[in-house]
Amino acid sequence: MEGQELPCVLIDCIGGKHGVYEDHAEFLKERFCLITMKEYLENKNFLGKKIRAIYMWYHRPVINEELLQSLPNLKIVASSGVGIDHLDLNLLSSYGVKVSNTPFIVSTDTADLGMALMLASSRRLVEGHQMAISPDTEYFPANWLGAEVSGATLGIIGMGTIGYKVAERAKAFEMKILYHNRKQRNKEEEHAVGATYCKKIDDLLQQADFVMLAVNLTPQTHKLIGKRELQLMKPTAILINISRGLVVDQDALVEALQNKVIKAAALDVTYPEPLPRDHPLLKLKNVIITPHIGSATMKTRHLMKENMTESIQAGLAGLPIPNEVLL
Ligand SMILES: O=CC(=O)O
Repeated sequence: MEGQELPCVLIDCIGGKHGVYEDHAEFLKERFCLITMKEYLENKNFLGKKIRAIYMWYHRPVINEELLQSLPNLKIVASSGVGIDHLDLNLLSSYGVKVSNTPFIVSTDTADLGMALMLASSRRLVEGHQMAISPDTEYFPANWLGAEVSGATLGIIGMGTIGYKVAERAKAFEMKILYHNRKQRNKEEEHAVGATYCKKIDDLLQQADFVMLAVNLTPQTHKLIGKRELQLMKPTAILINISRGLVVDQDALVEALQNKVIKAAALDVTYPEPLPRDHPLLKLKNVIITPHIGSATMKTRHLMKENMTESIQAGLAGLPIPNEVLL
């Protein structure tokens, strides 16, 4: 690349709570001329014309029509992670901008986290930890028991790449696996993990001891789990959400947890994120919340950065884009 001008790529910022990690920025700077949002805003007319790609790290920078109008040479948005519900694909396509994401890289970690949440909530890990470190409480009250995961029934809603990896892990726990997919049934995968397909989501909800949500957020899955669905679940069942907060009607969930319609919930995702500090979900003992950390491991984030770089380079060279998101 010596002597050649590096292509300009817009990022939100470097470091801080939401920025591109500093070591990632070093890697990117060897390949691109990075322009932060702050720099771009200070010199919109000049830099706007230079920017050819956006490296969108966890939904930042926010892309709207105003931004697109000011970037006439934008070719590609490389978005981290699998979910693309933060992007308006029609709008981007109307500006001739391609989009990529990093779907396969995140699936193993996200499935691992789903299992961790299932085990933590069933065996009451957070409560147990608090009990163990508290000087005041009885160490192990006689009625303090959890529920078994091994041998229980797991219902996976959304058997995509992540859902399937959850099923593989659940098989090792000798769980009975049910799954529901809105569109397609995959008999080969089903057979490999010994899962049973439930055409009706209601059948899965009624039978499962654990319901794991692994769907994409789309208009069809928006508040897929509401009051009616929660009421169909067993009073002993636990809901685990590793997809998007908005797949669940959160008010209905709070009510169900308060009234013991279901036993517990373990959520890696909520809306908004983070929840306001006075939100009722934060006050319930039968809830575990993690801060949207499905793919938050060193290895995955490193691979994500490499994958996004490859997509940008391919997009700018007019080559097939790895993990292009098609309309
Ligand atoms: O939420 C994380 C992702 O979309 O990968």
